[in-house]
Amino acid sequence: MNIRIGQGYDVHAFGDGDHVMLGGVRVPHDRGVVAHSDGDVVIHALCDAMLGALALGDIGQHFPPSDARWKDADSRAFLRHCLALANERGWRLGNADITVVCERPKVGPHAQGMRATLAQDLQVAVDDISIKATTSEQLGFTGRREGIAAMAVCLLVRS
Ligand SMILES: Nc1ccn([C@@H]2O[C@H](COP(=O)(O)O)[C@@H](O)[C@H]2O)c(=O)n1
Ligand SMILES: C[C@@]1(CO)OP(=O)(O)OP(=O)(O)OC[C@H]1O
Repeated sequence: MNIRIGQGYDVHAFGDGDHVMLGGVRVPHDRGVVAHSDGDVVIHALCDAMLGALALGDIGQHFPPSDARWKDADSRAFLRHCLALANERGWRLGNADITVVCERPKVGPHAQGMRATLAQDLQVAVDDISIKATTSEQLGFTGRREGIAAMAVCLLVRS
């Protein structure tokens, strides 16, 4: 097989703070997120998608929340590590498609910055990275603004 598909999902609760990290971009918000690392749900979902495509477990197995090294870590390092794992095995990213679920912050104004940042870390063109967003129409934990979720799908192709 010359392609492998993977999917990932992540959630973080909102907590004290004045911004959220999304796709490596600092997005101003009236809340932060509760997390061991910088709590970037976009990158965490994308890491899990890539690890899933490689059948290499999940992000918590590679970067345990019990490990002080990952306290407040920049999640972009996790993403670059996942790419290295793929490259070592003869794979590169084909494309990735991500959906962020929250009422606020508005993701749209930051989507281009997120695409550029992720494309740089994953060594692909900006057109290979898609960022979408939706509210959940005020339903559920995202609808009550208790937290933020992201889903990611990626395709790996033979280098
Ligand atoms: N956090 C969000 C949520 C949504 N958007 C954009 O608004 C559009 C409408 O959202 P609905 O949930 O009402 O369908 C959506 O398609 C996104 O373009 C956003 O930027 N940030
Ligand atoms: C990223 C890690 C790093 O310790 O911790 P969190 O920032 O809490 O994020 P989560 O999405 O729960 O993934 C688990 C961990 O790998």
